[in-house]
Amino acid sequence: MAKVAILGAGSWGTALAIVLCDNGHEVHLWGHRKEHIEAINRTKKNEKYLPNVPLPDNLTGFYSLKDAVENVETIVLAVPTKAIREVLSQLREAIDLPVLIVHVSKGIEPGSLKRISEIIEEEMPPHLLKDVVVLSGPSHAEEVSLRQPTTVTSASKNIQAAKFVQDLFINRYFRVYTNPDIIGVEIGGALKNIIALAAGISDGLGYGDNAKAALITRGLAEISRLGCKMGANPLTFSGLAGIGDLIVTCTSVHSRNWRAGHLLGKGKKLDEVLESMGMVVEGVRTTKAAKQLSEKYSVKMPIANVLYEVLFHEKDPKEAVEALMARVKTHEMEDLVNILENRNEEL
Ligand SMILES: NC(=O)C1=CN([C@@H]2O[C@H](COP(=O)(O)OP(=O)(O)OC[C@H]3O[C@@H](n4cnc5c(N)ncnc54)[C@H](OP(=O)(O)O)[C@@H]3O)[C@@H](O)[C@H]2O)C=CC1
Ligand SMILES: O=C(CO)COP(=O)(O)O
Repeated sequence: MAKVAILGAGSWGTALAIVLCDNGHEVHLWGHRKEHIEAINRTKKNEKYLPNVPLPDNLTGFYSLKDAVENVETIVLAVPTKAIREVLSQLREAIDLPVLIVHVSKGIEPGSLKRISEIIEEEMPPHLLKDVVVLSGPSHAEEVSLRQPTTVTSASKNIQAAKFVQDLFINRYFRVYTNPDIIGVEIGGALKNIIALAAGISDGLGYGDNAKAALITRGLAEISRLGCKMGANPLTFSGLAGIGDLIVTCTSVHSRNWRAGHLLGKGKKLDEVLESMGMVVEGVRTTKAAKQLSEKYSVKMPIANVLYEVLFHEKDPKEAVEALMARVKTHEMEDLVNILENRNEEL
């Protein structure tokens, strides 16, 4: 059995701690707020993030990062994207021996446009980093913590590391696959949040299932277009970290991104929506990154771009939908048609 430290005592860190405890591992759940960790240890509950779910006995909360990671070789990084660099800077001061980092965050950093695994490789000195693995897929903490059937994928440049993480987490309700395509898995996990915000807006405006299916399908088209330009395997987007996560996030009431979008569609302002959520809504920052990425790679991302206008330039959500519907007519498989036309010209 392994000793694992989970950094981030929010919804996802806590749900994954339950999975690892069920698998018999010794789990150290680290959080940066002393009173929160003390309450977790005292009540064996995480009242703020997963109320009503009893926590297992072999889960211990830690406030000192140094104590949490002592003699631990596997670290699960479960904080929001905007906190990743800060937590890694504390981690590299707290360890002497190399660790395997499993990250579970779904975002891209605006400005640098880095994926999380790239940030980890940048922040951790090589002598302190064994490997980086991302664990991602359709998996709401609320359901995992109730031990409801869930599937995810473990991806790494080093397939042996991905398999190690598969073995660590897999059990009768949490099924873990492996995938060597870390780029595709990270891009799919981050960008589906943008489409979920848009799906929430559509539902908030009162549009129906046709509109939602359109957003999911055309959303997947723009995620795949960008992902492939960034080096992902196109097949990853028809897997758990692609269409799988897109479906769950666009259709589940558990999704913070969908819920935030829903409130925006009902006419609430972004600031008040984010304030009322009390949990991270990753899609907001990632929309900024997606706009920058679509420009950098010259990839058309109409949904991400119009959402950017809604979030940051107060574009009316209804007008945003009208703008999407009124785009210049095009082929559904635009890129494929271009490829085929070029090929015919060459023949
Ligand atoms: N929830 C889910 O179902 C899933 C979430 N994810 C991803 O996991 C990541 C984490 O999300 P989730 O757990 O849901 O988020 P939550 O908002 O539920 O919790 C975030 C946690 O991170 C802590 N935190 C924030 N900033 C820092 C910091 N600088 N140092 C230390 N801790 C910090 C928060 O502390 P505080 O309480 O003080 O704010 C809180 O405990 C996100 O990228 C999300 O997309 C992936 C799959 C499923
Ligand atoms: O990534 C998730 C489910 O797979 C969680 O999505 P939200 O952050 O929208 O709740």
